[in-house]
Amino acid sequence: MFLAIYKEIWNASNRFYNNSKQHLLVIIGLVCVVSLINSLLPYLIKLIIDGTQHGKGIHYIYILVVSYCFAWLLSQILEWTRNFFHVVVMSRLESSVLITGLENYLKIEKLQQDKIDTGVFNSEAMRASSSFSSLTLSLLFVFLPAIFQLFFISYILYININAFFALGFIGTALLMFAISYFITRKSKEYYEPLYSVKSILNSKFLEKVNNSYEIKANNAVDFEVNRFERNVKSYIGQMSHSHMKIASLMVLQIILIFVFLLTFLLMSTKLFSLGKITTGDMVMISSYIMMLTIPFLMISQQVNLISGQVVAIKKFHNYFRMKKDQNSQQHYSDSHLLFAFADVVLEVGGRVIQQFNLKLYKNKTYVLIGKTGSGKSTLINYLLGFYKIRAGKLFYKDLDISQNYSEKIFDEIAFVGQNYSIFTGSLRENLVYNSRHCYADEEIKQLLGLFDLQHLLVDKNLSLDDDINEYLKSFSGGEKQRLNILRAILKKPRVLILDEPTSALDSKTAIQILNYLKTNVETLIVITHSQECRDLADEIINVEQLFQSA
Ligand SMILES: Nc1ncnc2c1ncn2[C@@H]1O[C@H](COP(=O)(O)OP(=O)(O)OP(=O)(O)O)[C@@H](O)[C@H]1O
Repeated sequence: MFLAIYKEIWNASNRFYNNSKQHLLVIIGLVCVVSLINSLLPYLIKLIIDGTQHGKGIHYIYILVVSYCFAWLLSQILEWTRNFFHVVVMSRLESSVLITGLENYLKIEKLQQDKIDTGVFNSEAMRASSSFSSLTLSLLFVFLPAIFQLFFISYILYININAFFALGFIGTALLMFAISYFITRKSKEYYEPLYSVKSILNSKFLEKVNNSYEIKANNAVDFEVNRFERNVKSYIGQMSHSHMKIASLMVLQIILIFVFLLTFLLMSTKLFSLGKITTGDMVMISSYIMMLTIPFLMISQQVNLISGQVVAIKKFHNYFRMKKDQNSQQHYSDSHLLFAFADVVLEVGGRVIQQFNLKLYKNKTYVLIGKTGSGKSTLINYLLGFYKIRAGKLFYKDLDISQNYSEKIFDEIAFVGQNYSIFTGSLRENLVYNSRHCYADEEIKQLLGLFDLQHLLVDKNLSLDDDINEYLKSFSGGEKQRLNILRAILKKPRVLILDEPTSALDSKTAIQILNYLKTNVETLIVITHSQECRDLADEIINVEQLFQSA
């Protein structure tokens, strides 16, 4: 089950990680060679000790000593090469999962997206991306070397001591693995509540930061800090409870490793006292046990972390299961009719509307009115393909977009919603945003003047390409609104859909901008409560009445 989830995320994120397979193969190769050399080192020591005791020639000892030193040097160099690849793969894996998560989130249907707490999503995505890379790398850098080393060591023990001893060594080690596995399963249940409470804390924190202005204006700093303190207390409580249980499991695991260490050291001492093994063998076995104790300890730590990582990845995967926009790339032919709802069944705020019919033609200015909550924005969401009709047909020109919206429609439609977004970067990047058109500086500056935005650059002595990040928060509501309209204009749309475009503008600026839009854009569909807008309409549509009569 988890394997399928892991595979799905791996495949999805691999699009953003070139040469991932080659990198993994290099790591596996390095891990294998380093494990082999590390297993050989105690064996060389044994040969040196036994060589000195059995009076072998000094040349033989010299060769062994030099071999030992070179083997050590090689293992250290390869280990550092392996560590370098660790960092390379870790950063790439982490970032490719993060990009996949972002892409997935942006493609989730709007109705589902509206239900996601962005603070929780943010912390879950961050945690999952680092968990995904930690999990993959712990398999490669902790479990794989332990398995290779165990294999090489057992083989050396088999040829030097006997099969029984080697099998006992492997058997005990495998038993340790099995116990680790059961401990992982047990510790998983302690991680779930831990992550939920952490995500909620993150979400609350972001909520306060994002609403700092309103909090100040309501003189609610102490009030909010106290509320946050209560959230923190429940977080600390959960942390202590979960980690106490996890720590007990860790201690249990360490005791098991201790038993392994003690048993095999006592056994080899006994064999030595019976004269069945040499001094060299004794030193070699002790080194092997010490050598494996560290990976075992690491495994036991990793095993406990793995359950947390699995939980984090599973939580993140839930977002991949959410319904995505199914957009096509279908073309349409030009026609006088733009949008047509034909006997449509659709939903407005939980209310089902039957037999809804509406036709919108090009070269016209439509103004949508209706009391608040009557469904104006909802209607636009159907036009933009964010919501899907339940039955009937919806067309854009001659293209049926009832279920599959075509991304080609965005080539000629632009939309400005009620939430105005300003992105980090320069003013040019904010204006010529995902646009197929190029503009000379003069052209943009002229439009900035027309939209009364030139002061954003002039007052601060900025160029079009300077970063505006530090000024973003100080933009007025009207400035943000005009900037968003201008951004849409620079896409040179044939149809411009606007949701309350003049809500933050004085009437003179509103009229100036609306006149510009009417002259420069073929078709306007505008939701508004303002009189200036209504005066420009070729047709006023009362959405409230429209839905009632359907
Ligand atoms: N994502 C959503 N999930 C559930 N209900 C929603 C969602 N979005 C809007 N609604 C509900 O649908 C109804 C119509 O909302 P809509 O935003 O379309 O109204 P509106 O006419 O544009 O209002 P306003 O003039 O206040 O912007 C409202 O009752 C609203 O609560």
